Amino acid sequence: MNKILLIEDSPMFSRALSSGITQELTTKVDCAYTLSEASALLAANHEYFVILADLTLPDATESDILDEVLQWHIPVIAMATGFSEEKRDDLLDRGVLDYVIKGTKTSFHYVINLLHRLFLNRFISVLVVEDTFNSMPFVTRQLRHWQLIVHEAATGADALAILGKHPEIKLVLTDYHTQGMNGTDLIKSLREKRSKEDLAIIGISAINEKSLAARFIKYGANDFLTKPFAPEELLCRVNQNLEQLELLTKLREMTYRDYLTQLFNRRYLFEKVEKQFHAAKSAGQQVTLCVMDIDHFKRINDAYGSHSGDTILRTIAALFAKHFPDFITFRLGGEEFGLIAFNTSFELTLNRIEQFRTSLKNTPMDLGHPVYVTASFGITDELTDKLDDMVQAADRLLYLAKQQGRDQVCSNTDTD
Ligand SMILES: Nc1nc2c(ncn2[C@@H]2O[C@H](COP(=O)(O)OP(=O)(O)OP(=O)(O)O)[C@@H](O)[C@H]2O)c(=O)[nH]1
Repeated sequence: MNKILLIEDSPMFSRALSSGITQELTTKVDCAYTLSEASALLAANHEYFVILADLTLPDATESDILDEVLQWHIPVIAMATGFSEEKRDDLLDRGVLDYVIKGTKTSFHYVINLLHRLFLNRFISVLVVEDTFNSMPFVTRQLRHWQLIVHEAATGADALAILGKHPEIKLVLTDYHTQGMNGTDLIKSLREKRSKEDLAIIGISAINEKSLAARFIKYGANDFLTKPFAPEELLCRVNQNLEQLELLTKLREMTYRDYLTQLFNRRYLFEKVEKQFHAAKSAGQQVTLCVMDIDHFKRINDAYGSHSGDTILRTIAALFAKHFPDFITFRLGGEEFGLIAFNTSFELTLNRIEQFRTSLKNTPMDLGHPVYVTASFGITDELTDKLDDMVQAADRLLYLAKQQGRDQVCSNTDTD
């Protein structure tokens, strides 16, 4: 269900657009140059996710094109050569998802962004809290049309219950006039549970409720809309809010990743894994922590330069993560890495570390010519009060491995 049907009679535009879509969205595009080709493809394949339809084709009128593509109940994006209010109204009334004015410099990017948004929307849940004036079916219909997963609540209490049951909901649209609880009270209750960075809320007010928009924002809404609004305005606001949340999630993820290797960093270890560590301890689970340090890394930097040193750090990080996909792998800093394994036998983990040590020393690092490196390891399963104490214990064992000649694993069972 990821394929796109592109109906466009200009081979040049068709080629440029389909290759742009394939590159940006890694999805397949079927190209039709006439309406009859498009009809044949549609009849043979009902799995299209979206249809991009040029409204000027050699073998059909605009109306015929729309009749044909809209009958399949697949979202349609129309590509028109010019814009007029009547045309826009007609296209939206007939059920076209959106329209793009062809030939402008930005139209190409607009289509790609639109498709990207539609792809993502299929996995995003939103909640619409229905107002007493019944304008929400329009909102719900539009959002579903835009491929979002839409939940509906009739009252404020319903909304809270649905949110409790569906923590994956990312956006709430609420009118002020909800039954049993007004919109601002609902927002207040929602904010006690979910932050602005985690759940976007758009309040909807009527044109004669001038101060309400400001109150919505004060109570914790991210945005507001004033009725009546055009479908485009609704969708722009929804998209903008979802994009902001996605950006924040990305930023948050970045703060937990090491910039060079993309492994988790120290901050992730002590903010996120620490909690898992205490939970595992309380549940009586086995916890194994291992630190690894590349041997004589300074010599590598000195011999080949720090750029090559970085390449080796990235390569080793990738090998390490690939070898232990079931464990949490991280970079502690410099040339020191680590892993933590929950609920796994210590002996098995130890064996896998030994295997990794051997495989690493036999793997050529590609610096234009092969370079071989070794690493030393400290591993412990002795539980401590804090995670940091366990890291330090593993570090002491690592130091021992270095002292004993490097390229080896020292475990707490060796010193028992
Ligand atoms: N290229 C590169 N080098 C780094 C990075 N972080 C730390 N280093 C270098 O890693 C080297 C670590 O050197 P040492 O602490 O003396 O350890 P070593 O040479 O690996 O020796 P042993 O650990 O005793 O085997 C230093 O030269 C640091 O500059 C990095 O992000 N990139």
